Amino acid sequence: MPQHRFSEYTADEKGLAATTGAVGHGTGAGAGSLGKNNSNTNVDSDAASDPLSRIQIKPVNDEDDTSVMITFNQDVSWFIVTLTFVASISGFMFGYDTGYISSALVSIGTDLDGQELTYGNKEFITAATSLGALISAIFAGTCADIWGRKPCIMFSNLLFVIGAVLQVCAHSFWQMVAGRLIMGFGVGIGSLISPLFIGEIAPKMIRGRLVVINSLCLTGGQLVAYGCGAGLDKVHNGWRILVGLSLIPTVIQFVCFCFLPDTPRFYVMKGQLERAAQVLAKSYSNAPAELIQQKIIELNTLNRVIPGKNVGARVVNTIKELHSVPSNFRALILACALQGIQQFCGWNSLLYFSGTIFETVGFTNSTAVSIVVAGTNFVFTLVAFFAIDRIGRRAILLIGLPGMCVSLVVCAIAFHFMDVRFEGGGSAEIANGGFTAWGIVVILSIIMYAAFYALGIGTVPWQQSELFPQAVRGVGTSYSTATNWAGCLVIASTFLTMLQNITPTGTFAFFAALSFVSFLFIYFCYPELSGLELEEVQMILKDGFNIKASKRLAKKRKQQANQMESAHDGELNGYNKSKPSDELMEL
Ligand SMILES: O[C@H]1[C@H](O)[C@@H](O)[C@H](O)[C@@H](O)[C@H]1O
Repeated sequence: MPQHRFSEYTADEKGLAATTGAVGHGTGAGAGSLGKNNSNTNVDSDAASDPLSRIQIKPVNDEDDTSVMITFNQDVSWFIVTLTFVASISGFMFGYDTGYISSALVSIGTDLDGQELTYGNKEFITAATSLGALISAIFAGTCADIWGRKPCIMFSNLLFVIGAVLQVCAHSFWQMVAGRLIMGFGVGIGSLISPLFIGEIAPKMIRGRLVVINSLCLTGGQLVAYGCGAGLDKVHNGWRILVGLSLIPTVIQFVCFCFLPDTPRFYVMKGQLERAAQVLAKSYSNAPAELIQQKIIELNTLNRVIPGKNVGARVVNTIKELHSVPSNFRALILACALQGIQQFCGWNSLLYFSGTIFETVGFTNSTAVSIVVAGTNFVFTLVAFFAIDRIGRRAILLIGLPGMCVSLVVCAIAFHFMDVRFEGGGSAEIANGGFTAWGIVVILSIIMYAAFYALGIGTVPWQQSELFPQAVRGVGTSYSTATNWAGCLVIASTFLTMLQNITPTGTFAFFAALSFVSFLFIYFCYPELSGLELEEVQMILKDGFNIKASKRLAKKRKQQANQMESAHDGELNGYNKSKPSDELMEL
């Protein structure tokens, strides 16, 4: 890791406040083209004629010994919003494609090979997408570093189209499985790259929220799939329409990306600094060109190019660096653990089998209740959207996990009193049959569980890309996304067996225990990263998980942002424009 000595300056023109890092030994490629404006020299000289004339640079000893990066203090631009929403279509595809299958399986009837699907067939069709996603997630990060984020998303669009067409035309079981598998390849790529893409273009103070837009599209996609599934339930060949509908968003995303760029950080990685500057300038339209150049220099200086004679050697070295550099390895532990926790707390089993569970506890309209559960997931992802940057990632995890634990314990107790037994083939036997008060407790506790899940662990793990430095971000997020899909496969394929063998009470108690252990893990190991620049996260993970330091720094960055904002408001109101924050005046 290069050591950085940072300094900072304030720019009070045009509503901009900035702090810049006069960074140490960078090895980034291509600094030359923009490199003339070295961050320390350019700004101090020609003070009178420069639009950034009041910028001053002096070393600052950040009390946390962490970096202070250039920050663009302006409202999020339409360009960034557009990029975010277009990338989030991948999230929608992820949600829709994993969501529609439960309704489709019910209405397929004898449409494949002229016979009813067996229980095993259904499991196979469902699992094919998760398997495909697992396989492609392993490679997607590396591909994104080699060819770019945008080309990979566009490639996933092609896979979605091929997969959907194969399914729509399927008359045999194996064609359906092939379609689901290929679609799964697309889902895996999209699930990794979309949050990574958004994380790289987002301004730091709202990065959490912009990445959550992808999660909102995901849970929204699941909800839409459930809704459409219920609507097309009785329609002849309705399941083909259900699959066919998935073509619309993917085509829209492909067309939009024909006109949109990749992320500035990717261009910097490839040494295309002019291109990176253009994208940054579009993203921060109020920022003077000088400041954009400063930021590019900063990113470029921090951009470590991993050595290697060819692509293969570089990939191997990247993997080595991911494991051997302590801050990278800590990032890897956190990213994989969060994704593992997300899956092993059992949510997807509940989502996929909620219909079966609700029928078991006596609800005749189980589809409607499933829609309520998926709806709760969506609504509380929206709550996470508002909380993730303000309250912070760590805080919402520490609220969500105990809430899940309590809900699951209540659910386990309710099942105990219902005395439900699940038999082979997904059917159930209830000793105290019929619809009982305990049935209502089960449903309410599952809805509560969904709310706490969506608020924290359903959403935060997808912030994974912020944990890794640029050089290992692709490979690191591949590991964690693959962990997610592997966990999804394991849990979804063992859930019914668990219900049969250790009873529903045992199953839910098991998930409750995992939620509790996960809470402890988050409490001791997961630092607060809201408001930090992507490049600052490594300083936090440098010599430990540094929870206290991370909380202090996140708080400080929020205060700085608020002060910048009020300085900017003052400017708009004609008051003393740019009273810099105390820290910024520390010159
Ligand atoms: O974050 C998402 C979301 O919580 C979905 O509801 C779930 O199905 C996915 O597995 C998960 O990754």
